[in-house]
Amino acid sequence: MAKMYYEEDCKIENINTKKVAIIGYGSQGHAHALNLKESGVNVTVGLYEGSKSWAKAEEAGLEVKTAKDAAAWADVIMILINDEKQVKLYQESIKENLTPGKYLAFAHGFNIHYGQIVPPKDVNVFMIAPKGPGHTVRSQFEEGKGVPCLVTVYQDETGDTMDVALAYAAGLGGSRAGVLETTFKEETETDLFGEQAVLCGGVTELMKAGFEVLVEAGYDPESAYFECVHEMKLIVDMINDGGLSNMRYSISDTAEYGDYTVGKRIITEETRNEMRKVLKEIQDGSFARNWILENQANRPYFNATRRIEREHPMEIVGAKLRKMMSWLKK
Ligand SMILES: NC(=O)C1=CN([C@@H]2O[C@H](COP(=O)(O)OP(=O)(O)OC[C@H]3O[C@@H](n4cnc5c(N)ncnc54)[C@H](OP(=O)(O)O)[C@@H]3O)[C@@H](O)[C@H]2O)C=CC1
Ligand SMILES: CC[C@](O)(C(C)=O)C(=O)O
Ligand SMILES: [Mg+2]
Ligand SMILES: [Mg+2]
Repeated sequence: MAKMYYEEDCKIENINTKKVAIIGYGSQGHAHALNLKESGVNVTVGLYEGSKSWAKAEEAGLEVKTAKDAAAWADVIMILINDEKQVKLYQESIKENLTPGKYLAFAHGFNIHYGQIVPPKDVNVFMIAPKGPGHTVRSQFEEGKGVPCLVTVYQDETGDTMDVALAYAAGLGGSRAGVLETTFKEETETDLFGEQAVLCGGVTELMKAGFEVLVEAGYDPESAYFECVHEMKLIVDMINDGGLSNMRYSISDTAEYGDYTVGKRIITEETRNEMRKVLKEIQDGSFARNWILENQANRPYFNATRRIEREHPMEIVGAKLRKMMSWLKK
């Protein structure tokens, strides 16, 4: 069983005497900067001249500098810009400011694990990886709760890197939920696998397939959307609260019988074999290489697919229906 840390193990004093630069102010960056600041940590956001995030961070009451100036100022430098942009940022703005004993931190292990960023040996390196979207990291914190995080130390020059990492998790709110010890390898490979095969790639294709089958059989797109997309959250919330048994307690016995008899016909041995191939491509670096090359070519596949996916009929009908759901946040 991996080691878990809770509030009593995560002492904010180990970070609130340090200066923390949060580089990037997107999904994760805004949550880290605001949560840490509200936890009493001395935070500055690092961005680039012309960044659209700059004004947002200032409006939220945060100090903002260029990434280079923030890295020079800070003791702890948390890199929260897009994974594919981190190498250039590191080379141009971070590396020269990594004096011995500073702490370089990540929320995802991609660039360390695949050897794209190689920090000097006399610098501390750790990861705090929230297991949830940045906007949830922020909203849970505001509600007095937290999103569970993974923690790991890659280099420990000063001997206190785990204490600083756990203190960071306390400031972020992660220790309210629990912090699980991992490695850069495990976090990177399981995170990529989870988002590709299950959480993002798996779920979106499952929803689209269900929606398309119902619509091609002549059912209303609106009914298809409710059945295959809208109800997903309600079902997943019950699983989150109390596991599969909790969800199955709440659904009808008819649904539960269908769950047991049909689910295995949808996720077959062929699907599992494909998942095994996907995992292998993550482990052997093929996925990382393809993603790095896709970016070097200015993302032709990514951009075209993003456009095509936005035009999918399920997205069109979903947008129309969500406007009618007064209880949804705008
Ligand atoms: N999204 C999530 O919930 C999760 C993300 N992670 C990890 O967190 C990290 C950040 O991802 P995410 O929050 O999604 O990123 P986003 O795409 O949401 O935000 C990126 C931010 O970085 C800024 N930025 C881009 N280039 C530079 C640069 N050269 N110098 C300074 N700032 C720059 C952007 O500014 P502008 O918009 O103005 O260009 C923006 O504020 C990644 O490592 C990711 O894997 C981990 C767990 C979950
Ligand atoms: C599931 C996607 C994720 O891994 C996340 C929110 O945890 C990401 O990279 O955004
Ligand atoms: Mg993730
Ligand atoms: Mg991820």
